[in-house]
Amino acid sequence: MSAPTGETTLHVAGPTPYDVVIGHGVADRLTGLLGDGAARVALVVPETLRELAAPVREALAADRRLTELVVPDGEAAKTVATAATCWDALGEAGFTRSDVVVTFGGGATTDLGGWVAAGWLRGVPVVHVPTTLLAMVDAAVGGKTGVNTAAGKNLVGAFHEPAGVLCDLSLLATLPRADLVAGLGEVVKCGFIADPRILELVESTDPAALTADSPELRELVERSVQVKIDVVVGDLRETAGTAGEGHPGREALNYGHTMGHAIERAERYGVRHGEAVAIGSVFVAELARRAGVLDDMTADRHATAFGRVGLPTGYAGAPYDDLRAAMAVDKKSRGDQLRFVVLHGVGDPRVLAGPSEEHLRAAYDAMVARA
Ligand SMILES: NC(=O)c1ccc[n+]([C@@H]2O[C@H](COP(=O)([O-])OP(=O)(O)OC[C@H]3O[C@@H](n4cnc5c(N)ncnc54)[C@H](O)[C@@H]3O)[C@@H](O)[C@H]2O)c1
Ligand SMILES: O=C(O)C(=O)C[C@@H](O)[C@H](O)[C@H](O)COP(=O)(O)O
Ligand SMILES: [Zn+2]
Repeated sequence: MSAPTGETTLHVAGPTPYDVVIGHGVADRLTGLLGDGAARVALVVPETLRELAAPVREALAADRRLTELVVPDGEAAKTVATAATCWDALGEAGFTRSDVVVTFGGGATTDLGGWVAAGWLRGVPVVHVPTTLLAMVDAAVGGKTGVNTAAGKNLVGAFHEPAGVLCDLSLLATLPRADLVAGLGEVVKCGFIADPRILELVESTDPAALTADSPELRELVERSVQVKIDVVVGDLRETAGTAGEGHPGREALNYGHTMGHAIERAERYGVRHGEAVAIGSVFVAELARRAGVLDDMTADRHATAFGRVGLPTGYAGAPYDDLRAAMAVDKKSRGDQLRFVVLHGVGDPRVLAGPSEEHLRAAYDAMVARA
């Protein structure tokens, strides 16, 4: 970790190691990450962020042939059709394996751009420049990429680790408050699954003080990225999770996502991912309480911590049966059995396989009552 100034480099070990650089102005480091062999670079950027990306575009175009892949804003970009359009453009540009994809945007952009890079020529390097809090602390790190299908969230994709991640905190200055707050959903999640200090910080800091230039936000970013790194390094391809005893491996990062993704789909992605994760985490804490594995105080702490930063903790928009059906296609499911990440305590994530319908319904009812 570091003082609030200067830059912090967190290393991600593994078969394709890379660094996550955190600080102010670190996007300037981008060209240094591209390698000498890259004659071409493709910049994946949503239309709405083109102006913000101007310095990055200029730097990339100075020494390389730049193809700009302008994609729809937010979740609308995460489609097979958008990816196909990007691949057509890479084909026209004659993009080779020594060339590099750069993403500039929130988690939707890094997910899409990462998958475009994973698919092109079966894998070309990608460097992420996340511009939202959520993408900095979560989406840009760890190599999960993908898009949505009609059946649900992130159902098509690949694991493709980036060659580097530049978290330039200055970029957060223009991020709408609601999107910054949504990013705190994944931050608080990291607190519950692995780092109690994150919860203490969130509980003791005035949420209004969590701004782009605040040392408190920076500490939350660094701690959350470290949680993500520690988990993915231990289980890069999400294969370690079992039911019952033991750590669920990478599935721990999916805490709150089973219900969260179902809500996103039911709302046609009109709810922010981080908001849905907050609701889903409160839901699954209730489920764990009902299942007898989580104490009351820790279960209740969920609504308090997520609510404190301004995140929703309840939801009453879709009937139980719709959400139950959407949860069935979650990647953690095995056959007809739902599997949830639950806590047995703060920092103690486990798998709960095949919870009773009675407990699921009761947790759903509590979620509706909280809305
Ligand atoms: N791959 C992973 O491990 C992973 C992890 C977490 C989330 N995700 C995915 O990330 C997505 C959510 O990411 P998100 O919350 O960043 O949403 P997002 O990418 O939709 O961005 C949210 C909004 O913020 C705007 N924006 C982005 N940066 C800005 C800036 N600096 N200034 C002004 N506006 C800015 C965008 O234009 C967009 O409208 C979801 O699709 C989720 O599934 C992936
Ligand atoms: O990196 C992971 O692993 C995660 O689960 C992080 C999540 O926050 C993220 O939303 C991820 O995209 C969810 O993955 P999915 O496999 O459930 O679609
Ligand atoms: Zn998430």
